[in-house]
Amino acid sequence: MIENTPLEALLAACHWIGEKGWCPATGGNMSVRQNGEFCLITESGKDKGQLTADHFLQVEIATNRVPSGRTPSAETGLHTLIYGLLPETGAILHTHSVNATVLSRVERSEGLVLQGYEMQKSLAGQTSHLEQVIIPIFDNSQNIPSLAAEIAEWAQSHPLQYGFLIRGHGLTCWGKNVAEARRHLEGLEFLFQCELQLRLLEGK
Ligand SMILES: CSCCC(=O)C(=O)COP(=O)(O)O
Ligand SMILES: [Zn+2]
Repeated sequence: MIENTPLEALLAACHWIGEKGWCPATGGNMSVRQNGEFCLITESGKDKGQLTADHFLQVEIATNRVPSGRTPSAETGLHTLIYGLLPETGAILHTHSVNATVLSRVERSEGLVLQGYEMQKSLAGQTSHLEQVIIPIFDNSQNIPSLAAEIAEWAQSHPLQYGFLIRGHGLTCWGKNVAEARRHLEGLEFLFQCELQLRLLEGK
């Protein structure tokens, strides 16, 4: 399929994520920014590997209002939070891979430190394996407005970049466009797998 529009690129990303097995059952949600006011986000409860363009709903970023009246992702409030806080963000991918789910539980602190990996350079602006990349981890909650408020407060004193983990739940990551969000997702998933294997081998 030729990807002419951001929505077509996002749809292709959703199918790729499905093939990777990173969104089992109806897990995950994905969105793309339309402009300063609106984004398109996946409809709630669908298999994200089998979506068509009709499964993307327009949402107003500032209010979470859905002009169509249909039901967008239960985690819409996390996407609109990121679009509101980071105006340069063009696409957001939320996945439920085994590695992200397990690692976010094994790591009990508030952040996963990635250091020593060449693949850190898959993340925009990273130029060396010697740097530390810290992916924050927030405890899971069924109350999305409260989780969004917690992340917003955290972001007041920390740089919010690449993505965050939700403990026992999954990864939410983003980029300036769909291609960059895909690259960040693939890079972070690789780094999570390395980190898990390292901890298993080292018995940590
Ligand atoms: C079995 S998926 C549980 C809900 C969730 O975490 C998720 O990512 C999918 O929710 P949505 O409303 O976006 O389909
Ligand atoms: Zn989820």
